[in-house]
Amino acid sequence: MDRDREKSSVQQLAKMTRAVNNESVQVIVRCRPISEKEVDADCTKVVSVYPKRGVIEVENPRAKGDNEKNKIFTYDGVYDWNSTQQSIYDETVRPLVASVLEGYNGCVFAYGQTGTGKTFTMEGEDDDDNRGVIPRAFEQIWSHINRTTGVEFLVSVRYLEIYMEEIR
Ligand SMILES: Nc1ncnc2c1ncn2[C@@H]1O[C@H](COP(=O)(O)OP(=O)(O)OP(=O)(O)O)[C@@H](O)[C@H]1O
Repeated sequence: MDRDREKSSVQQLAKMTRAVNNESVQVIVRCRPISEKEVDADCTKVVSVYPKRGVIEVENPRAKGDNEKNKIFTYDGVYDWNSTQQSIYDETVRPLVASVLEGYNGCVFAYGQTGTGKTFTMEGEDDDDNRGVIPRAFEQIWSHINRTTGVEFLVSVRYLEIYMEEIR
């Protein structure tokens, strides 16, 4: 892709993010597959994910009547256990990084109980398909910088973990 086309596609992505969603904070839910350990312990799936509606339905195991029906929660986006690292990146993070490259602030924050897939989503695995948000964001940022002339960029990196209310 030549530089002008690349620049206009970055600008388009940044505009898209602001046009499609005027909210400054988006909450996206990703449900991971049930693990072998959970299968061995006879655990079953208790969440249904409806990506098109942006809704998840959580079973109420103690439901006795209509008043205790399953709970429905709506988010800016929901991803089920078949979702790929690439679709999550392209649909939720790439536009944000494009905005950052246009001079806006952006933050991706993974939140969840232990073992829910934060590291998998953010770091991912070594193979190409399973690379997570962080290496994909680096790639997007560096490829933009490499293609841009006449602009000086300053990139700094810090890596923090909040664990038991302490920052490490
Ligand atoms: N979407 C997914 N597809 C396949 N496996 C996944 C997915 N999400 C998580 N896993 C697997 O589930 C396990 C737990 O995930 P992970 O280590 O990312 O959780 P975590 O939220 O970072 O946990 P902790 O808070 O304890 O560090 C890992 O073995 C990971 O590979």
